[in-house]
Amino acid sequence: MSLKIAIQGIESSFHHLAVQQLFPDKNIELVPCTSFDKVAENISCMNVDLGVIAIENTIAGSILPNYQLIDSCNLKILEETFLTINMYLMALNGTTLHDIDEVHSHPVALQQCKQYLKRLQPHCKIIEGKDTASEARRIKENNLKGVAAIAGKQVAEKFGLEILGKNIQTIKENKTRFVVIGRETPLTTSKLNKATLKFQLDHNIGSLSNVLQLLSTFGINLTKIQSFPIEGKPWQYSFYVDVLFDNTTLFEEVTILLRKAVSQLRILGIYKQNLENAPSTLAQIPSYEKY
Ligand SMILES: O=C(O)C(=O)C[C@]1(C(=O)O)C=C[C@@H](O)C=C1
Repeated sequence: MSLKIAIQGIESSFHHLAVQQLFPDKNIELVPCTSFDKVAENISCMNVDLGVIAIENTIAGSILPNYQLIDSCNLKILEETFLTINMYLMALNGTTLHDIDEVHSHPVALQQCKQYLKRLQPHCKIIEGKDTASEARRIKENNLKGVAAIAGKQVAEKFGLEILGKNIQTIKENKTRFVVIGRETPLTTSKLNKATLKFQLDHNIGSLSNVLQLLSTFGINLTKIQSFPIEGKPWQYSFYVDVLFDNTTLFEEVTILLRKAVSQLRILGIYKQNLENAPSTLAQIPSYEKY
């Protein structure tokens, strides 16, 4: 039986590569979507088994609306993976850099190549489009002369486009963290040691520091903290945090105490930390698994 997985974008986009990296041995039926909202919608109405969405990138930072999407659609993070992202500039065969007057790509992909793109401006227009692969496909299908796309190497191979620039992302070690999202946490035998939590805090002195103190007292390592404005409550924020723990009982105890210290605590997912292909700096953070 195949596993139906929704992604934003089409075949050969980076989301597709992330699915292949996450499920190398599974028979996958890919469900391409035009937006992250559509991915979540497909999961909620049971059209697909799972979704895979980008959540942060080394250069572009967090894709904050995706945290909010997981929360508002009541979905759970089930797994994470890091994908190496190398960007290429591509166009129809026979095109040179001098012929290009438009570059199209996914907004996050364009952001990752900002420095390279500066060299092509002002004569070249930079245009935000759909996913990387769709933009490249459009050039091929419509025989668009003078138009280039930024995408992965696999996209140039798939659509028979010529590569005009290699590894054009600003920072060479460029990685995107993707998460698998679903309706509920599956039963798993592997040791779960990471969680993503969301909560709100009042504007009281020390409210955030109390939370951080609590986590540290219980030996829980905070690997990420992100704030996001609360809709309808101007200048008030929700906090999204990633934590690592080695003892599930202690983690459960700390969540009980957290519930008293914060409002609207939600556990967006408890999963296994995935250090395979993680950015080198992240791999240096002590992992409880090593002990
Ligand atoms: O357009 C694609 O190929 C995507 O998979 C999208 C996306 C993103 O959403 O961040 C995925 C990974 C890269 O960081 C750039 C773009």
